[in-house]
Amino acid sequence: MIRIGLTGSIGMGKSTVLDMFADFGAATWNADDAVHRLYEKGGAAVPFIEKAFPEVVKDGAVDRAELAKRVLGDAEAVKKLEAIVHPLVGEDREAFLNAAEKAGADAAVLDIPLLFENASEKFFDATIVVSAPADVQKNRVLARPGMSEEKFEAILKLQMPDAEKRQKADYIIDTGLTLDETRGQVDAAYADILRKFTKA
Ligand SMILES: CC(C)(COP(=O)(O)OP(=O)(O)OC[C@H]1O[C@@H](n2cnc3c(N)ncnc32)[C@H](O)[C@@H]1O)[C@@H](O)C(=O)NCCC(=O)NCCS
Ligand SMILES: Nc1ncnc2c1ncn2[C@@H]1O[C@H](COP(=O)(O)OP(=O)(O)OP(=O)(O)O)[C@@H](O)[C@H]1O
Repeated sequence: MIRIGLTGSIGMGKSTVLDMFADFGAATWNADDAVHRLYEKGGAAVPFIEKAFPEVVKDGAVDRAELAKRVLGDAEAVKKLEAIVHPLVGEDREAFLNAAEKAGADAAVLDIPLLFENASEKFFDATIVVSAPADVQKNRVLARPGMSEEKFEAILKLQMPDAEKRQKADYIIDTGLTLDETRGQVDAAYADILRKFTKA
């Protein structure tokens, strides 16, 4: 099974492009969605988060807005949170890969926001970054409910700059275009990867 790592900064279009890969037949997994599942009632992260940040757990689930308020802008708190969450996300990712392999998928695309920050590119046959102009990114993110300029800036600070990600990736998908144009680029990149890595 070919492993493709998809990344990009906040609001650049990772989830949207991941869905396009799914439409083209790839098995797909999204790290942010895995985090959100871990925070739901009964989720594996809840007891650990409750111990570290008791005020952010309500009715047995992590309140993400409260957690964001508590940790963003506080480097130590972010480190503590990541130390809890990342190993659990890793387990979820491995379970996905095993299931996709078992199901006979030709390729798996994994949406990993911190792929280059955590030097994970070695686990993938190919890496892709989604990228759009900074003003497009900012407008998209600020249009989301519960988002503020401060929260956007605090998250951006935790991420490698877009220009650096573009240099590291094997493929760049432009998401500052129409959805159809972006879909065309996804189609082309996927065909190229399948051609390069499918064993004869
Ligand atoms: C900070 C939290 C509470 C904000 O939750 P919220 O629902 O408001 O936003 P969401 O999860 O959709 O994330 C918004 C954007 O921030 C990015 N982001 C989130 N955490 C981080 C981080 N630690 N470093 C860099 N970027 C991050 C996401 O990839 C996404 O682009 C939440 O993202 C979280 O618990 N993060 C820690 C876990 C983590 O490291 N996730 C990143 C990928 S595994
Ligand atoms: N050409 C395009 N490609 C991708 N997304 C686009 C495009 N045009 C408009 N959009 C919109 O931009 C938004 C991108 O959001 P999306 O959730 O996919 O980004 P993300 O990188 O996954 O965000 P986050 O980092 O917060 O998880 C969506 O609302 C999408 O519809």
